[in-house]
Amino acid sequence: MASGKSTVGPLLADRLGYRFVDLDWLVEAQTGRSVPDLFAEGEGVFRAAEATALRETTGGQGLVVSTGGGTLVTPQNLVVARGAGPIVWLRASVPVVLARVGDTEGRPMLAGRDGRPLRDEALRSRVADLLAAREPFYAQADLVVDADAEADVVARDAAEALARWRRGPAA
Ligand SMILES: Nc1ncnc2c1ncn2[C@@H]1O[C@H](COP(=O)(O)OP(=O)(O)O)[C@@H](O)[C@H]1O
Ligand SMILES: O=C(O)C1=C[C@@H](OP(=O)(O)O)[C@@H](O)[C@H](O)C1
Ligand SMILES: [Mg+2]
Repeated sequence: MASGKSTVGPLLADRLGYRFVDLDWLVEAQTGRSVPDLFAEGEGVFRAAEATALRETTGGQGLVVSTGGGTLVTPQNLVVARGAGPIVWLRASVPVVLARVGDTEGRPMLAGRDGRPLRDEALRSRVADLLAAREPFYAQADLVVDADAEADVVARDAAEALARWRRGPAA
C-alpha cells in the first residue's frame, strides 16, 4: 500500500499507449460500495470482490492494472495475474511508504482493532510487518522497479524494464 501503484499505473499506461484500470476502483464500481465499507463487513468480503474484479481484467491485451497492496498475496490471484501478463513490483521502502500513506484514513489495513487509524510507532510497525510478510509474494513478480523515486521516473523505469523483458534474456 502507498507504494504508488494507483499513481504510476496511469503514467505507465500513457507511455505504453495502453488502457488503465485500478482494481480498487473496479471493485467499487462493481459492488457499488467503497473499499472501507466492504472491509467493514470483514476483510474476506473485500477479498472476494477483489478476486472477481481481477479475473475480469484478464483475457485482453493493452491494459495496465494497478492492484491493491494485498491482491497478489492470495496465491490464486497471483496465478490469474501471471496468466494475464507480466507483473511489475513497485518496491518502496518503509520510510517512503510511511511518508505517502498520509493520515491513513480510508486504509483499512492500517487501522487498529478499534477501527481507528494507527499512528506513530504503531503505524510504522504495522507497515514494516505488512511489507515484510508480503515480500515473498511480491518477489514472485516478473519485474521489480524502485518505487521510492518520483512517479514519472518510476513509470519510465517500469516501461523500460517491460521493454527489456519483452526482448528476452538475450537482448
Ligand atoms: N513516486 C511518487 N512520489 C511521490 N509521491 C507519490 C509517488 N507515488 C505516489 N505518491 C503519492 O503517495 C500517495 C499514495 O499513492 P498511491 O498511488 O495511492 O499508492 P498505492 O496505490 O500503491 O496505494 C498518494 O498521495 C500519491 O500522490
Ligand atoms: O494493502 C492492502 O491489503 C490494501 C491496499 C489498498 O490498495 P492500495 O495498495 O492501492 O492502497 C486496498 O486494496 C485495500 O485497502 C487493501
Ligand atoms: Mg492504489
